Amino acid sequence: MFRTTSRKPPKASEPASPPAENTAAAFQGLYSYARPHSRKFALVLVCTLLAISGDLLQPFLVKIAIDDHLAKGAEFGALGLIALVYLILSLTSFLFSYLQDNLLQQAGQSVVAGIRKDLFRHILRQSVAYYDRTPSGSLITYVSSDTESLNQFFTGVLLSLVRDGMTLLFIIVLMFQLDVTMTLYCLLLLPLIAGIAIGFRAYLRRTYQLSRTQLSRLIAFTAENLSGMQLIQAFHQEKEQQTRFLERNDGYYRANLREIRTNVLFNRSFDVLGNLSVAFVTWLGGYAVLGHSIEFGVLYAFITYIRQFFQPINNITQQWNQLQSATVSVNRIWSVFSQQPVVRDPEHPVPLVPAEVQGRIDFERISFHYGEEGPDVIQDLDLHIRPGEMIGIVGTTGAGKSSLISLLCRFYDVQKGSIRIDGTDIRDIEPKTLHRLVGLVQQEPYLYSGSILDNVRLFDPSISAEAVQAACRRVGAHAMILRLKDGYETRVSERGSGLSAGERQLISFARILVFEPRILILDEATANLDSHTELMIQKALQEAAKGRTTLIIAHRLSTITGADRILVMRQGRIAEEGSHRELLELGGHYWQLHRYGRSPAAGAG
Ligand SMILES: Nc1ncnc2c1ncn2[C@@H]1O[C@H](COP(=O)(O)OP(=O)(O)OP(=O)(O)O)[C@@H](O)[C@H]1O
Repeated sequence: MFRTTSRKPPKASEPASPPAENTAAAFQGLYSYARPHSRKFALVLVCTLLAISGDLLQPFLVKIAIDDHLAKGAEFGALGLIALVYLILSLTSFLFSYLQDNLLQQAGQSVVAGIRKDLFRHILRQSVAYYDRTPSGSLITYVSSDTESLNQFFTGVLLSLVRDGMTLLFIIVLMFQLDVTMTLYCLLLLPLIAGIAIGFRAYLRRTYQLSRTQLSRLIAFTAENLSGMQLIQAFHQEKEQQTRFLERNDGYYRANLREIRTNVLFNRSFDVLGNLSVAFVTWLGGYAVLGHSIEFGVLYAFITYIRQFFQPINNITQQWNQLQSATVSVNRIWSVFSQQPVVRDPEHPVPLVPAEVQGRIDFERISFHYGEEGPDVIQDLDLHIRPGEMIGIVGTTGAGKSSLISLLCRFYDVQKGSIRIDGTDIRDIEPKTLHRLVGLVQQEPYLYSGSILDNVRLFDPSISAEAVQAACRRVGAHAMILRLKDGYETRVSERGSGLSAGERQLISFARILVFEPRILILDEATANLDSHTELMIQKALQEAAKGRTTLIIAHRLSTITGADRILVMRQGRIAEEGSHRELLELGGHYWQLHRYGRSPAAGAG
């Protein structure tokens, strides 16, 4: 199905707040993505161990140099050897830190690329109802910044937990080796550190959540504005939108400042605590040295270790915000993964061969409403369309015309009745087959960023350039395309800017000829086309409709006067039905529309 832009863009609702966090549960799901890279993670662990050992043995070496050699008179040979070992330890630490960082980046990036791929695929699988209620800005946040936040988890948080956790453990072991009493005194600081960390924890979490929600609001709002820019300018809404943007921008700014303030306070508290601890050890150790219960080298090593002791604690707590934001992100990503499409694929699809399908369509007493509950926008509608028939649909705004074709495309499922193609319920047709059977040209045909050639063949390289050109010739788009700067290779941007609405529609018709769906649905552009373009579109439509069952939502009656049958819809029902002539003779609603020359879709409901 060659769906273009949605006629009803998602409602401008704010993104939902992140769900309640449960760090362990959130990260359990990551395990399946990380498992294929377990060898790399194991190597990271080995490298980390070696890097830490290289680092932490250095003060121990200096202690040996002071106490065993310097204090007992200079032994140049031994000191030289110690200096050499010190150098080797430094290089070991450098080399394995480098390897560890690189390997971890590789593993982390692979995990995140895998998640991003699955997430995008999952979002693509969602039903249209999901896009109705989820602002596109939120989806952009999920795929870009939430996955990026996961990347930071692997390369920042995980590394810190492993590296700094092991460093702490090693330092404690080495300190016990040096002096048990001094170590026990130092460990008294642990409850204080834990107290501060826990005290900040809840507050930090709230600030991170708030700033992410504010960012999501800002992105959602910006994305909405970009997609509705023409409308904003047409209605001179720039000032109002600017005010609304400022409100969101301000919200994000304030949330960000609060986050930074909390962070700085947290880090500085740790710095002060670190300095106080050094003073404490110097005081305690100084007494011990003076009392000859420990040697000077031991005091030196203790002071170095206590400094190093705070670094990993500080690192881990600094990573806390990253962990918070990764938890929020991972929860949001999982909540997207947990969404199941409401329009389900059939369990036992009926095997239909598109080329053999005749194109009969039966709407069997269908009723439909949007969402869980609400008024029926299609009410007990019964309609039977013969293969190859051309049906024109007119009706007032909100009569249900677009809803009817959305149902045929299976963007939504009916709540009552069934829609059948050649007798098969469309719910039993595999989506791939249904999409090949039904071709849709929407009011505002969507063009992907890429060449015109790829836009016609929808990036399917098995369709030759010649086939594309032949289709474009048939719909009368060839000459227009050749006039463009690079002909078929001309690149168009998203939404096809650079081409007129009529030209975009011609390209959509060429798509139809290339993909040959049995059923063609056209939602006619409401834009006023000049008479030349209108004529071209009419011709293109006739060409595209040849041999196909065609449904046209018409905004200009002239488009459908030649249709086999015209349906006039009112409040979700078919109010009148017949050929142009029959309906005029009936003298009803259609006659009125014709007589007063009004665009049927523009009339009041
Ligand atoms: N995604 C949606 N979610 C909720 N309600 C919707 C949605 N799309 C349409 N509706 C409602 O369903 C009813 C029928 O709308 P529909 O778009 O089918 O009418 P239409 O005849 O195509 O109108 P128009 O000619 O203005 O496009 C309207 O009341 C509309 O507000």
